[in-house]
Amino acid sequence: MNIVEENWEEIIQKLKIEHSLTDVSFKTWILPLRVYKVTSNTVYILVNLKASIDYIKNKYLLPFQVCIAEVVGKEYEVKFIAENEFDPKDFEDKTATPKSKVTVSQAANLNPKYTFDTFVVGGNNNFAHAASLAVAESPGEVYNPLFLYGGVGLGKTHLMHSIAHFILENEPEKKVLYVTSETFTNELIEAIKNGKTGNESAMTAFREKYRSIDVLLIDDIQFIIGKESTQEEFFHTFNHLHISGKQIIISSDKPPKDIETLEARLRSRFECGLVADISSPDYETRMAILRKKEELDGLDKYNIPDAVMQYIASNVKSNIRELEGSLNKLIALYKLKNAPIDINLAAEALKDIVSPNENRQVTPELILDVVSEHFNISIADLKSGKRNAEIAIPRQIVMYLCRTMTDTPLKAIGLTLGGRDHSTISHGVDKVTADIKASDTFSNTIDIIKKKLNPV
Ligand SMILES: Nc1ncnc2c1ncn2[C@@H]1O[C@H](COP(=O)(O)OP(=O)(O)OP(=O)(O)O)[C@@H](O)[C@H]1O
Repeated sequence: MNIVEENWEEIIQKLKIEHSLTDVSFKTWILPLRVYKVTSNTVYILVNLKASIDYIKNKYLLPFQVCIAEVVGKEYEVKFIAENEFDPKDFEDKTATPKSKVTVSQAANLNPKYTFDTFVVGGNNNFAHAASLAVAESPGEVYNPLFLYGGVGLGKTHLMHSIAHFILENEPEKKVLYVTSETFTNELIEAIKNGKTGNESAMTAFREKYRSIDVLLIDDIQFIIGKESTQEEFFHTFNHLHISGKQIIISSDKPPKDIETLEARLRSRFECGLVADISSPDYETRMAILRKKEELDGLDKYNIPDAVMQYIASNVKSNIRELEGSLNKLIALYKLKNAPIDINLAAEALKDIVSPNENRQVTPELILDVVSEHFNISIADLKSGKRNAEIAIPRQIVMYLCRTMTDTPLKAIGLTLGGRDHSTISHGVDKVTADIKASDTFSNTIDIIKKKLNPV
Protein backbone atom coordinates (compact mmCIF):
# COMPACT_ATOMS: atom_id res chain seq x y z
CA MET A 1 0.00 0.00 0.00
CA ASN A 2 1.38 3.44 -0.82
CA ILE A 3 1.39 6.47 1.45
CA VAL A 4 -1.70 8.04 -0.17
CA GLU A 5 -3.80 4.89 0.19
CA GLU A 6 -2.63 4.45 3.74
CA ASN A 7 -3.83 7.92 4.60
CA TRP A 8 -6.86 7.98 2.32
CA GLU A 9 -9.40 8.09 5.13
CA GLU A 10 -7.68 11.06 6.74
CA ILE A 11 -7.33 12.82 3.39
CA ILE A 12 -11.04 12.61 2.57
CA GLN A 13 -12.06 13.58 6.11
CA LYS A 14 -9.80 16.63 5.91
CA LEU A 15 -11.31 17.54 2.56
CA LYS A 16 -14.76 17.19 4.04
CA ILE A 17 -13.98 19.46 6.97
CA GLU A 18 -11.91 22.08 5.17
CA HIS A 19 -14.38 22.42 2.34
CA SER A 20 -17.40 22.12 4.58
CA LEU A 21 -19.00 19.31 2.60
CA THR A 22 -22.42 18.28 3.73
CA ASP A 23 -22.89 14.60 4.49
CA VAL A 24 -24.82 14.13 1.30
CA SER A 25 -22.16 15.75 -0.90
CA PHE A 26 -19.47 13.76 0.84
CA LYS A 27 -21.31 10.49 0.39
CA THR A 28 -22.20 11.20 -3.21
CA TRP A 29 -18.93 12.51 -4.59
CA ILE A 30 -16.08 11.65 -2.30
CA LEU A 31 -16.73 8.35 -0.55
CA PRO A 32 -17.04 6.31 -3.76
CA LEU A 33 -13.65 7.51 -5.05
CA ARG A 34 -10.80 4.98 -4.99
CA VAL A 35 -7.08 5.40 -5.39
CA TYR A 36 -6.15 3.45 -8.50
CA LYS A 37 -2.44 4.04 -8.58
CA VAL A 38 0.20 6.35 -7.23
CA THR A 39 3.31 7.14 -9.23
CA SER A 40 6.21 9.28 -8.09
CA ASN A 41 4.30 12.45 -8.85
CA THR A 42 0.69 11.60 -9.64
CA VAL A 43 -2.25 10.12 -7.80
CA TYR A 44 -4.81 8.49 -10.10
CA ILE A 45 -8.27 8.37 -8.64
CA LEU A 46 -11.04 6.21 -10.02
CA VAL A 47 -14.47 7.76 -10.39
CA ASN A 48 -17.26 5.21 -10.54
CA LEU A 49 -19.79 7.42 -12.33
CA LYS A 50 -18.46 8.57 -15.66
CA ALA A 51 -21.07 11.32 -15.82
CA SER A 52 -19.75 12.98 -12.72
CA ILE A 53 -16.08 13.06 -13.66
CA ASP A 54 -16.09 16.61 -15.06
CA TYR A 55 -17.92 17.94 -12.08
CA ILE A 56 -15.53 16.22 -9.68
CA LYS A 57 -12.53 17.48 -11.62
CA ASN A 58 -13.75 21.07 -11.53
CA LYS A 59 -14.73 21.07 -7.95
CA TYR A 60 -12.30 18.80 -6.17
CA LEU A 61 -9.06 18.60 -8.11
CA LEU A 62 -7.30 21.41 -6.25
CA PRO A 63 -8.77 20.53 -2.83
CA PHE A 64 -7.49 16.96 -3.27
CA GLN A 65 -4.03 18.16 -4.26
CA VAL A 66 -3.86 20.39 -1.21
CA CYS A 67 -5.28 17.84 1.26
CA ILE A 68 -3.02 15.07 -0.03
CA ALA A 69 0.00 17.35 0.30
CA GLU A 70 -1.01 18.39 3.80
CA VAL A 71 -1.67 14.87 5.04
CA VAL A 72 1.21 12.95 3.46
CA GLY A 73 3.65 15.87 3.32
CA LYS A 74 4.35 15.49 -0.40
CA GLU A 75 2.76 17.20 -3.39
CA TYR A 76 1.17 15.12 -6.12
CA GLU A 77 -0.72 15.91 -9.26
CA VAL A 78 -4.19 14.43 -9.14
CA LYS A 79 -5.88 12.81 -12.12
CA PHE A 80 -9.40 11.47 -12.13
CA ILE A 81 -10.21 8.57 -14.41
CA ALA A 82 -13.60 7.02 -15.09
CA GLU A 83 -13.73 3.42 -13.91
CA ASN A 84 -15.05 1.88 -17.09
CA GLU A 85 -13.32 4.15 -19.50
CA PHE A 86 -9.59 4.18 -19.26
CA ASP A 87 -7.16 2.31 -21.36
CA PRO A 88 -4.40 0.94 -19.16
CA LYS A 89 -1.86 1.50 -21.93
CA ASP A 90 -2.70 5.15 -22.23
CA PHE A 91 -2.59 5.41 -18.57
CA GLU A 92 0.90 3.92 -18.28
CA ASP A 93 2.11 6.36 -20.92
CA LYS A 94 0.77 9.25 -18.94
CA THR A 95 2.54 8.15 -15.82
CA ALA A 96 5.80 8.20 -17.69
CA THR A 97 5.86 12.00 -17.81
CA PRO A 98 9.20 13.52 -16.93
CA LYS A 99 10.04 14.84 -13.50
CA SER A 100 7.42 17.48 -12.85
CA LYS A 101 7.58 20.75 -11.01
CA VAL A 102 5.32 19.22 -8.35
CA THR A 103 8.07 16.86 -7.31
CA VAL A 104 10.74 19.50 -7.32
CA SER A 105 8.70 21.99 -5.37
CA GLN A 106 8.01 19.28 -2.85
CA ALA A 107 11.72 18.58 -2.59
CA ALA A 108 12.24 22.27 -1.91
CA ASN A 109 9.85 22.13 1.10
CA LEU A 110 7.24 24.43 -0.38
CA ASN A 111 3.64 25.02 0.59
CA PRO A 112 1.54 24.72 -2.59
CA LYS A 113 -0.75 27.52 -1.40
CA TYR A 114 1.98 30.14 -1.11
CA THR A 115 2.37 31.54 -4.62
CA PHE A 116 2.44 35.02 -6.15
CA ASP A 117 -1.10 34.36 -7.42
CA THR A 118 -2.48 34.02 -3.92
CA PHE A 119 -0.50 36.94 -2.48
CA VAL A 120 -2.42 40.19 -2.12
CA VAL A 121 -0.30 43.25 -2.87
CA GLY A 122 -0.91 46.40 -0.82
CA GLY A 123 0.94 49.48 0.35
CA ASN A 124 2.49 47.48 3.19
CA ASN A 125 4.23 44.93 1.00
CA ASN A 126 4.44 46.28 -2.55
CA PHE A 127 8.16 46.96 -2.36
CA ALA A 128 8.91 43.52 -0.91
CA HIS A 129 6.61 41.94 -3.50
CA ALA A 130 8.26 43.76 -6.43
CA ALA A 131 11.73 42.86 -5.17
CA SER A 132 10.68 39.21 -4.73
CA LEU A 133 9.28 39.04 -8.23
CA ALA A 134 12.44 40.59 -9.68
CA VAL A 135 14.54 38.00 -7.85
CA ALA A 136 12.24 35.21 -9.01
CA GLU A 137 12.59 36.36 -12.61
CA SER A 138 16.37 36.70 -12.48
CA PRO A 139 17.79 34.68 -9.62
CA GLY A 140 21.34 35.59 -8.66
CA GLU A 141 21.32 38.58 -10.96
CA VAL A 142 19.53 41.48 -9.36
CA TYR A 143 19.27 41.68 -5.59
CA ASN A 144 21.55 39.26 -3.84
CA PRO A 145 20.88 38.59 -1.06
CA LEU A 146 17.28 39.63 -0.79
CA PHE A 147 16.59 40.29 2.87
CA LEU A 148 12.88 40.42 3.78
CA TYR A 149 11.88 41.55 7.23
CA GLY A 150 8.68 42.30 9.12
CA GLY A 151 6.59 41.37 12.13
CA VAL A 152 4.97 38.03 12.86
CA GLY A 153 2.48 36.67 10.35
CA LEU A 154 2.86 39.39 7.73
CA GLY A 155 3.69 37.25 4.71
CA LYS A 156 7.47 36.76 4.64
CA THR A 157 7.24 32.99 4.31
CA HIS A 158 4.47 33.32 1.74
CA LEU A 159 6.67 35.58 -0.42
CA MET A 160 9.70 33.31 -0.07
CA HIS A 161 7.72 30.28 -1.20
CA SER A 162 6.27 32.31 -4.08
CA ILE A 163 9.78 33.08 -5.30
CA ALA A 164 10.76 29.42 -5.08
CA HIS A 165 7.63 28.19 -6.88
CA PHE A 166 8.13 30.76 -9.62
CA ILE A 167 11.75 29.76 -10.21
CA LEU A 168 10.94 26.04 -10.23
CA GLU A 169 8.08 26.56 -12.62
CA ASN A 170 10.35 28.30 -15.10
CA GLU A 171 13.53 26.36 -14.47
CA PRO A 172 12.64 23.02 -12.87
CA GLU A 173 16.25 21.87 -13.05
CA LYS A 174 17.36 24.59 -10.61
CA LYS A 175 18.24 23.40 -7.14
CA VAL A 176 16.03 25.41 -4.86
CA LEU A 177 15.93 24.82 -1.12
CA TYR A 178 13.73 26.49 1.47
CA VAL A 179 14.65 25.85 5.10
CA THR A 180 13.78 27.43 8.38
CA SER A 181 16.77 28.52 10.39
CA GLU A 182 15.70 25.85 12.90
CA THR A 183 16.25 23.13 10.30
CA PHE A 184 19.56 24.65 9.27
CA THR A 185 20.73 24.82 12.89
CA ASN A 186 19.55 21.34 13.79
CA GLU A 187 21.20 19.81 10.74
CA LEU A 188 24.39 21.62 11.63
CA ILE A 189 24.25 20.46 15.26
CA GLU A 190 23.79 16.86 14.05
CA ALA A 191 26.69 17.17 11.60
CA ILE A 192 28.98 18.59 14.30
CA LYS A 193 27.91 15.88 16.74
CA ASN A 194 28.50 13.11 14.20
CA GLY A 195 31.84 14.67 13.32
CA LYS A 196 32.88 14.49 16.97
CA THR A 197 32.01 10.81 17.12
CA GLY A 198 34.35 10.10 14.24
CA ASN A 199 31.98 10.39 11.29
CA GLU A 200 33.81 13.14 9.47
CA SER A 201 31.81 12.80 6.32
CA ALA A 202 28.77 14.21 8.17
CA MET A 203 30.16 17.74 8.05
CA THR A 204 31.23 17.31 4.44
CA ALA A 205 27.74 16.13 3.55
CA PHE A 206 26.20 19.12 5.34
CA ARG A 207 28.47 21.53 3.45
CA GLU A 208 27.87 19.82 0.14
CA LYS A 209 24.15 19.99 0.64
CA TYR A 210 24.06 23.71 1.34
CA ARG A 211 26.81 24.77 -1.01
CA SER A 212 25.52 23.02 -4.10
CA ILE A 213 22.26 24.92 -4.19
CA ASP A 214 21.22 27.49 -6.80
CA VAL A 215 18.67 29.28 -4.67
CA LEU A 216 18.78 29.07 -0.89
CA LEU A 217 15.92 30.50 1.15
CA ILE A 218 16.42 30.71 4.91
CA ASP A 219 13.40 31.72 6.96
CA ASP A 220 13.43 33.42 10.36
CA ILE A 221 17.18 33.97 10.50
CA GLN A 222 16.73 35.68 13.88
CA PHE A 223 16.67 32.23 15.45
CA ILE A 224 20.26 31.44 14.49
CA ILE A 225 21.51 34.75 15.70
CA GLY A 226 23.40 34.49 18.96
CA LYS A 227 24.55 30.97 18.22
CA GLU A 228 28.17 31.44 17.31
CA SER A 229 28.94 28.15 15.63
CA THR A 230 25.84 28.47 13.47
CA GLN A 231 26.67 32.02 12.46
CA GLU A 232 30.15 30.92 11.55
CA GLU A 233 28.96 28.05 9.37
CA PHE A 234 26.24 30.17 7.84
CA PHE A 235 28.79 32.86 7.03
CA HIS A 236 30.85 30.37 5.01
CA THR A 237 27.79 28.93 3.30
CA PHE A 238 26.68 32.44 2.44
CA ASN A 239 30.06 33.43 1.01
CA HIS A 240 30.35 30.29 -1.01
CA LEU A 241 26.96 30.73 -2.63
CA HIS A 242 27.29 34.46 -3.09
CA ILE A 243 30.66 34.27 -4.80
CA SER A 244 29.29 31.59 -7.13
CA GLY A 245 26.43 33.91 -8.11
CA LYS A 246 23.77 31.78 -6.41
CA GLN A 247 20.69 33.50 -5.05
CA ILE A 248 20.16 33.82 -1.30
CA ILE A 249 16.90 34.97 0.25
CA ILE A 250 16.66 35.57 3.96
CA SER A 251 13.81 36.57 6.23
CA SER A 252 13.85 37.98 9.71
CA ASP A 253 11.69 39.87 12.15
CA LYS A 254 14.08 42.87 12.07
CA PRO A 255 16.38 44.60 9.57
CA PRO A 256 20.06 43.58 9.83
CA LYS A 257 21.05 46.87 11.47
CA ASP A 258 18.69 46.20 14.40
CA ILE A 259 19.78 42.63 15.10
CA GLU A 260 22.10 43.28 17.98
CA THR A 261 23.82 39.92 18.21
CA LEU A 262 24.45 39.65 14.48
CA GLU A 263 28.16 39.53 13.73
CA ALA A 264 29.31 42.64 11.86
CA ARG A 265 30.63 40.63 8.90
CA LEU A 266 27.25 38.95 8.43
CA ARG A 267 25.40 42.24 8.84
CA SER A 268 27.41 43.90 6.11
CA ARG A 269 26.81 40.93 3.82
CA PHE A 270 23.08 40.99 4.44
CA GLU A 271 23.00 44.67 3.66
CA CYS A 272 24.93 44.40 0.43
CA GLY A 273 21.88 43.18 -1.51
CA LEU A 274 18.41 44.55 -1.00
CA VAL A 275 16.64 44.90 2.33
CA ALA A 276 12.85 45.13 1.96
CA ASP A 277 10.29 45.43 4.71
CA ILE A 278 6.73 44.22 5.09
CA SER A 279 4.64 46.22 7.49
CA SER A 280 1.12 45.77 8.83
CA PRO A 281 -1.51 45.93 6.09
CA ASP A 282 -3.89 48.88 5.88
CA TYR A 283 -7.65 48.40 6.04
CA GLU A 284 -8.12 48.00 2.26
CA THR A 285 -5.42 45.38 2.06
CA ARG A 286 -6.88 43.50 5.01
CA MET A 287 -10.26 43.47 3.28
CA ALA A 288 -8.65 42.28 0.03
CA ILE A 289 -6.87 39.47 1.91
CA LEU A 290 -10.13 38.37 3.54
CA ARG A 291 -11.87 38.35 0.16
CA LYS A 292 -9.03 36.40 -1.40
CA LYS A 293 -9.19 33.81 1.35
CA GLU A 294 -12.95 33.58 0.95
CA GLU A 295 -12.45 32.86 -2.74
CA LEU A 296 -9.54 30.43 -2.38
CA ASP A 297 -11.12 28.42 0.42
CA GLY A 298 -14.56 28.30 -1.21
CA LEU A 299 -16.21 30.27 1.59
CA ASP A 300 -18.45 32.24 -0.81
CA LYS A 301 -21.23 29.78 -0.12
CA TYR A 302 -21.63 31.20 3.37
CA ASN A 303 -22.53 34.63 1.95
CA ILE A 304 -20.61 36.39 4.68
CA PRO A 305 -22.12 39.89 4.87
CA ASP A 306 -19.87 42.85 4.00
CA ALA A 307 -20.43 44.31 7.45
CA VAL A 308 -18.96 41.17 9.05
CA MET A 309 -15.88 41.23 6.81
CA GLN A 310 -15.47 44.92 7.59
CA TYR A 311 -15.76 44.23 11.29
CA ILE A 312 -13.00 41.63 11.13
CA ALA A 313 -10.78 43.82 8.96
CA SER A 314 -11.26 46.75 11.35
CA ASN A 315 -10.38 44.76 14.42
CA VAL A 316 -7.55 42.45 13.41
CA LYS A 317 -4.81 44.78 12.29
CA SER A 318 -1.33 43.59 12.86
CA ASN A 319 -1.09 39.94 11.90
CA ILE A 320 -2.43 38.36 8.73
CA ARG A 321 -2.28 34.88 10.20
CA GLU A 322 -4.72 36.08 12.84
CA LEU A 323 -6.84 37.79 10.21
CA GLU A 324 -7.18 34.47 8.40
CA GLY A 325 -7.67 32.65 11.70
CA SER A 326 -10.58 34.95 12.57
CA LEU A 327 -12.37 34.02 9.38
CA ASN A 328 -11.84 30.31 10.05
CA LYS A 329 -13.08 30.75 13.59
CA LEU A 330 -16.17 32.59 12.35
CA ILE A 331 -17.08 29.70 10.05
CA ALA A 332 -16.33 27.13 12.74
CA LEU A 333 -18.61 28.95 15.20
CA TYR A 334 -21.31 29.25 12.57
CA LYS A 335 -21.25 25.50 12.03
CA LEU A 336 -21.10 24.71 15.69
CA LYS A 337 -23.88 27.00 16.79
CA ASN A 338 -25.89 27.20 13.61
CA ALA A 339 -26.20 30.91 14.41
CA PRO A 340 -26.48 33.60 11.71
CA ILE A 341 -23.21 35.05 10.46
CA ASP A 342 -23.46 38.54 11.88
CA ILE A 343 -21.46 41.03 13.92
CA ASN A 344 -22.25 39.22 17.19
CA LEU A 345 -20.79 35.99 15.89
CA ALA A 346 -17.78 37.88 14.51
CA ALA A 347 -17.25 39.51 17.91
CA GLU A 348 -17.25 36.09 19.49
CA ALA A 349 -14.78 34.79 16.91
CA LEU A 350 -12.43 37.67 17.67
CA LYS A 351 -12.69 37.29 21.42
CA ASP A 352 -9.58 35.17 21.77
CA ILE A 353 -7.41 36.92 19.25
CA VAL A 354 -4.10 37.38 20.98
CA SER A 355 -2.90 40.90 21.44
CA PRO A 356 0.21 42.09 19.59
CA ASN A 357 3.42 40.35 20.48
CA GLU A 358 5.11 42.90 22.67
CA ASN A 359 2.67 42.74 25.56
CA ARG A 360 0.95 39.45 25.08
CA GLN A 361 0.80 37.06 27.99
CA VAL A 362 1.95 33.49 27.64
CA THR A 363 -1.15 31.36 28.26
CA PRO A 364 -1.92 27.70 27.56
CA GLU A 365 -4.05 28.86 24.60
CA LEU A 366 -1.17 30.83 23.13
CA ILE A 367 1.14 27.84 23.65
CA LEU A 368 -1.33 25.62 21.79
CA ASP A 369 -1.48 28.14 18.93
CA VAL A 370 2.27 28.54 18.61
CA VAL A 371 3.08 24.82 18.91
CA SER A 372 0.37 23.89 16.42
CA GLU A 373 1.74 26.40 13.94
CA HIS A 374 5.35 25.45 14.55
CA PHE A 375 4.74 21.77 13.79
CA ASN A 376 2.02 22.45 11.25
CA ILE A 377 -0.55 20.31 13.02
CA SER A 378 -4.02 21.30 14.13
CA ILE A 379 -5.02 22.22 17.67
CA ALA A 380 -7.71 19.54 17.39
CA ASP A 381 -4.96 16.95 16.83
CA LEU A 382 -3.02 18.23 19.84
CA LYS A 383 -6.11 17.75 21.97
CA SER A 384 -7.03 14.44 20.38
CA GLY A 385 -6.17 10.91 21.44
CA LYS A 386 -3.84 10.35 18.46
CA ARG A 387 -0.61 8.69 19.57
CA ASN A 388 1.65 8.91 16.54
CA ALA A 389 4.95 10.65 17.26
CA GLU A 390 4.24 13.61 14.91
CA ILE A 391 1.42 14.59 17.26
CA ALA A 392 2.40 13.03 20.61
CA ILE A 393 5.76 14.86 20.81
CA PRO A 394 4.35 18.35 20.11
CA ARG A 395 1.58 17.55 22.63
CA GLN A 396 4.20 16.79 25.28
CA ILE A 397 5.97 20.01 24.35
CA VAL A 398 2.72 21.87 25.04
CA MET A 399 2.59 20.18 28.46
CA TYR A 400 6.18 21.16 29.20
CA LEU A 401 5.78 24.78 28.09
CA CYS A 402 2.52 25.22 30.00
CA ARG A 403 4.26 23.88 33.07
CA THR A 404 7.45 25.92 32.75
CA MET A 405 6.17 29.17 31.24
CA THR A 406 2.82 29.56 33.02
CA ASP A 407 1.45 28.92 36.50
CA THR A 408 -1.19 26.54 35.20
CA PRO A 409 -1.70 23.51 37.47
CA LEU A 410 -1.25 20.03 36.00
CA LYS A 411 -4.95 19.35 36.18
CA ALA A 412 -5.83 22.50 34.22
CA ILE A 413 -3.16 21.67 31.60
CA GLY A 414 -4.84 18.29 31.28
CA LEU A 415 -8.16 19.98 30.62
CA THR A 416 -6.63 22.31 28.01
CA LEU A 417 -5.31 19.22 26.25
CA GLY A 418 -8.65 17.52 25.84
CA GLY A 419 -9.20 16.22 29.37
CA ARG A 420 -5.98 14.36 30.15
CA ASP A 421 -5.07 13.02 33.53
CA HIS A 422 -2.58 15.01 35.65
CA SER A 423 -0.19 12.04 35.75
CA THR A 424 -0.08 12.00 31.94
CA ILE A 425 0.85 15.68 31.99
CA SER A 426 3.49 15.09 34.61
CA HIS A 427 4.96 12.25 32.54
CA GLY A 428 4.99 14.48 29.43
CA VAL A 429 6.80 17.27 31.28
CA ASP A 430 9.44 14.84 32.60
CA LYS A 431 9.90 13.30 29.19
CA VAL A 432 10.53 16.67 27.50
CA THR A 433 12.87 17.75 30.31
CA ALA A 434 14.91 14.57 29.79
CA ASP A 435 14.88 14.94 25.99
CA ILE A 436 16.17 18.50 26.24
CA LYS A 437 19.14 17.25 28.22
CA ALA A 438 19.75 14.35 25.88
CA SER A 439 19.48 16.07 22.52
CA ASP A 440 20.93 19.40 21.37
CA THR A 441 18.64 19.56 18.36
CA PHE A 442 15.56 18.99 20.50
CA SER A 443 16.79 21.61 22.94
CA ASN A 444 17.30 24.02 20.03
CA THR A 445 13.74 23.42 18.85
CA ILE A 446 12.36 24.14 22.32
CA ASP A 447 14.45 27.31 22.45
CA ILE A 448 12.99 28.52 19.18
CA ILE A 449 9.42 27.85 20.27
CA LYS A 450 10.07 29.73 23.50
CA LYS A 451 11.36 32.69 21.51
CA LYS A 452 8.25 32.57 19.35
CA LEU A 453 6.12 32.66 22.49
CA ASN A 454 8.08 35.35 24.16
CA PRO A 455 10.24 37.25 21.69
CA VAL A 456 11.32 39.95 24.09
N1 LIG B 1 -0.30 39.68 1.25
C1 LIG B 1 -0.86 38.51 1.56
N2 LIG B 1 -1.82 37.99 0.77
C2 LIG B 1 -2.42 36.83 1.11
N3 LIG B 1 -2.12 36.10 2.20
C3 LIG B 1 -1.16 36.58 3.01
C4 LIG B 1 -0.49 37.79 2.73
N4 LIG B 1 0.42 38.00 3.71
C5 LIG B 1 0.32 36.95 4.55
N5 LIG B 1 -0.62 36.11 4.14
C6 LIG B 1 -1.03 34.85 4.81
O1 LIG B 1 -0.87 35.04 6.20
C7 LIG B 1 -0.36 33.86 6.81
C8 LIG B 1 0.93 34.18 7.53
O2 LIG B 1 1.92 34.53 6.58
P1 LIG B 1 3.44 34.03 6.68
O3 LIG B 1 3.52 32.70 7.32
O4 LIG B 1 4.05 34.19 5.34
O5 LIG B 1 3.99 35.12 7.69
P2 LIG B 1 5.46 35.36 8.22
O6 LIG B 1 5.74 36.80 8.04
O7 LIG B 1 6.42 34.42 7.56
O8 LIG B 1 5.29 34.99 9.76
P3 LIG B 1 6.38 34.53 10.85
O9 LIG B 1 7.04 35.77 11.29
O10 LIG B 1 5.53 33.92 11.92
O11 LIG B 1 7.33 33.57 10.23
C9 LIG B 1 -0.17 32.85 5.69
O12 LIG B 1 -1.29 32.00 5.66
C10 LIG B 1 -0.13 33.70 4.44
O13 LIG B 1 -0.62 33.01 3.30
